Amino acid sequence: SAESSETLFCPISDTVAAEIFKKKPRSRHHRWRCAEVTFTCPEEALCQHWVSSIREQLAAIASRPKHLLVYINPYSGKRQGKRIYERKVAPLFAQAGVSTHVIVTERANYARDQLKTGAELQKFDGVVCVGGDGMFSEILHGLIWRTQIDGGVDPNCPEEELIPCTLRIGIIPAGSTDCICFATVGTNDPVTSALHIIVGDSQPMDVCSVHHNNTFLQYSVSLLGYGFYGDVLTDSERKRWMGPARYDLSGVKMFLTHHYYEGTVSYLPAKGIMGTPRDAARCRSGCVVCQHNRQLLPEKAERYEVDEASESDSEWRTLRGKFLAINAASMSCACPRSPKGLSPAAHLADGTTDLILVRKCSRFDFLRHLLRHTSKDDQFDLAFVEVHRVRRFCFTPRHCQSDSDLDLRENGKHQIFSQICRDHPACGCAPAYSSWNCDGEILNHTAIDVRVHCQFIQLFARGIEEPKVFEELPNPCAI
Ligand SMILES: CCCCCCCCCCCCC/C=C/[C@@H](O)[C@H](COP(=O)(O)O)NC(=O)CCCCC
Ligand SMILES: Nc1ncnc2c1ncn2[C@@H]1O[C@H](COP(=O)(O)OP(=O)(O)O)[C@@H](O)[C@H]1O
Ligand SMILES: [Ca+2]
Repeated sequence: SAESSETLFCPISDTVAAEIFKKKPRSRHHRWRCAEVTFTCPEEALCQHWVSSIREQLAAIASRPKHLLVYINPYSGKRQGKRIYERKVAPLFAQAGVSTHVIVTERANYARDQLKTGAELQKFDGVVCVGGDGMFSEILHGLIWRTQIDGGVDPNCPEEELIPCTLRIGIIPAGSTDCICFATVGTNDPVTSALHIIVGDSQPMDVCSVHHNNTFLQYSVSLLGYGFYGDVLTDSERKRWMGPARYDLSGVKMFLTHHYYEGTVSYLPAKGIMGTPRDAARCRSGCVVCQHNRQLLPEKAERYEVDEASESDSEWRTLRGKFLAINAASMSCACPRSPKGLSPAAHLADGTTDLILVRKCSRFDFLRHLLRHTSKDDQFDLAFVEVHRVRRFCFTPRHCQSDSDLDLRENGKHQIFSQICRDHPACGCAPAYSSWNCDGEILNHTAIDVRVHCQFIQLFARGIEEPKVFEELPNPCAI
């Protein structure tokens, strides 16, 4: 009988592809591509038997998603989200037998609100967002909120032990910064992310809860930034029409205005853990630091008591001063603008955040610090910069010590004067307040209490893989 053949598709990284096809690996690491492998056999019946067996084996892998809920933000980044999904991602999902329910968002917070209340989540194995960090944040908030309400937990109480989300989140990058995707996959490439979703990868991730006076404000997984990054975000929101370039323009503008802010930072250092923010080692796929530090945390009830105990033991430390930037990086915050990130040695899932304090310094020195984010030099090795690995921290701006100051500020006067000062830096009057940039969203309070929840959510990712040397490559048939 005639030979029969069937083509199967399998995701492979550039490095493995290079080994199979004896090509040089491409310089853009961490990208995955589909490869076609054609098997031939003498009988059609045998061929069909092989195909159905392989399909059955794949279907039996419980970690692979079968039904996904997909939200597309059509206005993310360069407004290409819909196109990217339809052209690059949907065909891969179809080929891999993953069924999808696709929703294009109609307004900001459309996805978040649907997930909070409306969406029937039981039938899905995960939720995918197509967009930037803001779109991811919507999905995160919708899912966490829904899980807490269903489980009878009050998200407004900062001391409450939250219930972790079980649905995994996938990110198809189509945004302006794509930091969360870049720092968990190593690249912001839609095809690579789609393939990580298809093979059912899982990467745990820490989540910070942000409260103000016992009222829940927001969750954060990447950057919480006050001062420079808060001001860049506030200024860039008015330039959304420019797309991702808005951040470059606002970045230069805010660097030139050189505003500093007074306030008090208190933090609870992460004690007894493996790793420091100045390590040369990086958080990589299967990170032992994340696994080790997770095991240090006692289980639910005890953990709560330990936190209480360490607070009463006065392990909190307090710093006052004038700061150009206060950043909490719960992950490296690597992105195409800064491939090593704000805190290169931060970990995705170790239950800590790196608190970076940049004190008032000259413009020249601040520029040195910023430029080091884009080179091999250590951005923390400067006299006006300090970094601490913490489990929890609070910030109070100087003029916000009393309730009456707070009311005045939040009633709008502060917002108006701050805005005038920002728009007319020549007036010489430094604004008293910045805003917090919380994963790309502006918080409407400045006095905040932040707590890290270790490995609170799971992404369809596997962390950044170290490039392998060819001798160590696995047999491609075993991938
Ligand atoms: C003069 C040279 C300056 C070089 C500085 C480079 C430092 C860049 C570090 C960027 C860290 C970004 C952390 C991620 C933030 C995002 O969540 C947020 C929203 O993203 P998206 O929703 O996709 O729009 N992006 C930003 O806040 C932009 C920060 C840009 C700062 C220049
Ligand atoms: N249909 C929509 N119209 C307007 N804004 C939206 C819509 N869907 C989501 N958003 C909001 O757009 C903002 C930016 O989204 P994001 O995906 O992060 O893009 P970018 O990376 O370009 O900032 C987020 O705050 C999100 O809530
Ligand atoms: Ca962390």
